[in-house]
Amino acid sequence: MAAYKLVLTWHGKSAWNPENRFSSWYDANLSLAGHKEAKRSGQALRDAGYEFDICFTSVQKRAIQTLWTVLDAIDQMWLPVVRTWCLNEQHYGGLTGLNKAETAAEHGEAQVKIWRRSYHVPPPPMEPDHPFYSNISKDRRYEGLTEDQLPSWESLKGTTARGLPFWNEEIIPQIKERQRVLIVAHGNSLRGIVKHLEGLSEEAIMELNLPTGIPIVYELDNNLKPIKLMQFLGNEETIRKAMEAVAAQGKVKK
Ligand SMILES: O=C(O)[C@@H](COP(=O)(O)O)OP(=O)(O)O
Repeated sequence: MAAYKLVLTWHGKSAWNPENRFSSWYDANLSLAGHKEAKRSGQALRDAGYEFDICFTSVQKRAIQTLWTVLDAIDQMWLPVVRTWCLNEQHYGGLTGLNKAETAAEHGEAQVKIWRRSYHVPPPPMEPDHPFYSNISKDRRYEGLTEDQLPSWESLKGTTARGLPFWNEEIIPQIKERQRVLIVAHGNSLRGIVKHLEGLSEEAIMELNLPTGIPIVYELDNNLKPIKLMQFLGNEETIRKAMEAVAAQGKVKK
């Protein structure tokens, strides 16, 4: 018997996905296709009768816009929402804004997979002359962060190092209070949570691509350990295609 249920959702495709760019901390909008994915997520949750008590998201609008759309579809727009930079996407440093397929052509698909999916290996740093340095690092929403907190690049380990304290201090107490939690965030901030929840090895997390815009349901025991594998709310074929599309972003275009 599950003691708790938790729903995670990766936002729908952003405006930078069709251009296949590393979005990272750049605040790309949700695209029309992403909006449709978000609506589909919300409808799947509505059809399955989901109700929530509190929502968590990042301070990036592709996640926030997805959350709004999901909440609208389930008619629960009144719910409290906590936005935090701790759930932001992995900071891809110097890769931010680059085309993933072109980066694979230049550095090799294996290297791009390491940058995108490894736990320890960070991307190259974002230097002050990077075209998006000021856009990101000088953004008012990050004013309150200390120099140590504000990244210029990070590995998944770094992403998890900010996500996990937030998980432990802010999200777990809500779950334990029997608040039904919905988290809408990003591919890698969610992979960090999944790694922690499932106790995945560094090799296993390297192979994990989540689907965009599909609710992921965890049933947890009293110790917050999953009692079974993550369940996706959606059509199997759509989910498979969504995961493959994410993995294919880092391949050289033929
Ligand atoms: O930064 C990005 O490009 C994507 C994830 O990219 P990959 O790790 O899948 O390359 O972030 P998101 O769309 O989740 O905010």
